[in-house]
Amino acid sequence: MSTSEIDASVQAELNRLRESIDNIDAAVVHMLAERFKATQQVGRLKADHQLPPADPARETRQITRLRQLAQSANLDPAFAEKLLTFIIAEVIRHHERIAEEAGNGTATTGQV
Ligand SMILES: O=C(O)C(=O)C[C@]1(C(=O)O)C=C[C@@H](O)C=C1
Repeated sequence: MSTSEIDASVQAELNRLRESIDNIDAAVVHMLAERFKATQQVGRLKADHQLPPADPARETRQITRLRQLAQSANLDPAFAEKLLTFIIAEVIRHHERIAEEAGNGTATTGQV
């Protein structure tokens, strides 16, 4: 069935839902941009004070909290954890780059 064959009321419902999805996607982009603005500042703070880019204990707390939030929001906790882990991995890459540019590339966990 081509798009032109879809019943007008179905098409209207699809358009309405897609508008909502587009708004949510825009909000996600803006929220992520704000999060990365904050983490860039954390990266500079850490580089300035020779702190390691990653903080595994903090990540464990974040994952526990996000999984609980996901559960109460009827979102798959495994998906929430995967998403957070993906975002944090990117943040750690940014932190490492900032540390390198500051001339103090450090080990990811700070462990020796
Ligand atoms: O809280 C920090 O120390 C951060 O660097 C931020 C952040 C995050 O993106 O939430 C990133 C890396 C750390 O391993 C933990 C958390």
